[in-house]
Amino acid sequence: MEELLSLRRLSFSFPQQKLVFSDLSLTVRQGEFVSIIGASGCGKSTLFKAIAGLLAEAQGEIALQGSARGENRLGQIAYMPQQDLLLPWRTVLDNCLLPLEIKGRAGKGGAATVWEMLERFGLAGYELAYPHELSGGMRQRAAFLRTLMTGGELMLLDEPFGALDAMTKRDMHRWLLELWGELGRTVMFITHDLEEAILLSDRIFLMPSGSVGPLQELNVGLPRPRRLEMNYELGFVSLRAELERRLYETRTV
Ligand SMILES: Nc1ncnc2c1ncn2[C@@H]1O[C@H](COP(=O)(O)OP(=O)(O)OP(=O)(O)O)[C@@H](O)[C@H]1O
Repeated sequence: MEELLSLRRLSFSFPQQKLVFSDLSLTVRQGEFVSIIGASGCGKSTLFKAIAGLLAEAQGEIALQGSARGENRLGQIAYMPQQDLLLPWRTVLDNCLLPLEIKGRAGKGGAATVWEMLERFGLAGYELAYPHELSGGMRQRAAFLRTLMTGGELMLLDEPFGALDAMTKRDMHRWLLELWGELGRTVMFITHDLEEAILLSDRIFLMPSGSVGPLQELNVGLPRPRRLEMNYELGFVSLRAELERRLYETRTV
């Protein structure tokens, strides 16, 4: 598989603050699903902002499709931040149309595309509803569709299911696994949920805490298509134990 994103020795600190992370290197291949896990505050969201091109001061190299120019990344990467940030005064349809509006492509064709996609996202009948009328899972699907509409091969999803109850989260996993198979996009995904990371990912990167140490990589290697029931299987359980062990080690360094 072709390399889509490459980070080389990436470091970042906020002005007059200690390092958030240092010397991080990784590559993500086209079409991969990669998760980032790590202790709270270790810099996962900051890493995503740097990759999206929002932190110009980051040191090191971030190359997308071989190009290391930051301005090339802005607008080429679809970034879904931790809060869904749906605009409360816009309908679901208009929220999801926003990225096309910004690009001047929200005409009749654009609205028809989004309308059609809303059905695939389980939001048929809610096109003209406002965000406060949706359940948590529906809001996340709407925010996800809006992110998708920004285009770009790489999607950065920052803990999209963190606030959902266990059952809704399972539904979202089933839905995302199916959708990801169809879309063929490359996804980077932040989560605190180890089972979620294993179920969805090809590889998992574990960020060090306290800004020291390298990224650790775990190859998931479970067959695809994945099924929710896999989390009872031995291979899955051993991966979970291994991940927990490594997470514990990085936290006690
Ligand atoms: N705008 C900012 N200015 C200064 N420090 C910041 C800013 N944003 C985040 N930080 C600090 O940078 C560190 C990393 O924050 P970040 O949100 O990236 O962590 P995280 O791993 O995503 O955390 P969580 O898992 O809790 O979401 C934290 O110590 C945080 O307090």
